[in-house]
Amino acid sequence: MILDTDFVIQLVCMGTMLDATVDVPVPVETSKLQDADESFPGDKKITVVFVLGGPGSGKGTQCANIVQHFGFTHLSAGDLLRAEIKSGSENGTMIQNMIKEGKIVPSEVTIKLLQRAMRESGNDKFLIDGFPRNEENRAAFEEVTKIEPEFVLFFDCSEEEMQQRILGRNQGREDDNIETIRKRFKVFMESSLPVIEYYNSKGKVRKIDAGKPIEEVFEDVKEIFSPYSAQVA
Ligand SMILES: Nc1ncnc2c1ncn2[C@@H]1O[C@H](COP(=O)(O)OP(=O)(O)OP(=O)(O)O)[C@@H](O)[C@H]1O
Ligand SMILES: Nc1ccn([C@H]2C[C@H](O)[C@@H](COP(=O)(O)O)O2)c(=O)n1
Repeated sequence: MILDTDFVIQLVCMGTMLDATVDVPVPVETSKLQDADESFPGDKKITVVFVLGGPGSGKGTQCANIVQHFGFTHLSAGDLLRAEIKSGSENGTMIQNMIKEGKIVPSEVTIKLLQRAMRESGNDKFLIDGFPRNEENRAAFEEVTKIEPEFVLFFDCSEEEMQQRILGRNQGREDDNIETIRKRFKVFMESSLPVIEYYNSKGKVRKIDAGKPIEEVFEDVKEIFSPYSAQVA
């Protein structure tokens, strides 16, 4: 078994509470995204850390801390997709419907948004938060960018705690309701966990106990990022 036993048991328990959903292919309009630099990063050497964990596990909160201390640029796939909806993109309605259903947007859309954001940032160190969310995301990103993550920062948190945090966060997100939260938990278990297991089998997962208070979680995060301290300008 790749992941530790109590974590797997916790996830199995989550699975018994949730309904099945069926994914169907979604048409994608790519013309609005063609200004993205599809060749990024090309020959440029960049460092990528994938930040994964269930909805509400505290990924965004800790990424903000890492940015301040270690000079990374934080790119949240969810934030980029929400910005794409707001921008009036041709893909906006499709993205909005998928987010409302807790489903994962086709990789080509998300990867182009990530490539564009990376290029525009001018930085060479990135925290990519909430991506790759499934095997399709992972394989497509690797294929298109040829980037292998330095490591995967995995925020491990109980469903009960994550649900409480999401319902308390009050950011007006359309997917922060109990029905969509349950769908997001199910997608995390079925689609995102296998990605974490994949990277775990390559020795790339750094697991954090995310159920602790914010400051304590960051103490653990800092230890993992300490090799990058010297690189801060
Ligand atoms: N360790 C913690 N203890 C208590 N509350 C926390 C902790 N970390 C984050 N929170 C709070 O929980 C809520 C969710 O955190 P955050 O938005 O960082 O999670 P996330 O993993 O990025 O969520 P999502 O994947 O849904 O975007 C926020 O209101 C945040 O302030
Ligand atoms: N790689 C991704 C990341 C996010 N999404 C969609 C589906 C998620 O439920 C939603 C919100 O993401 P979050 O802000 O919670 O990370 O965005 C996706 O389709 N693909």
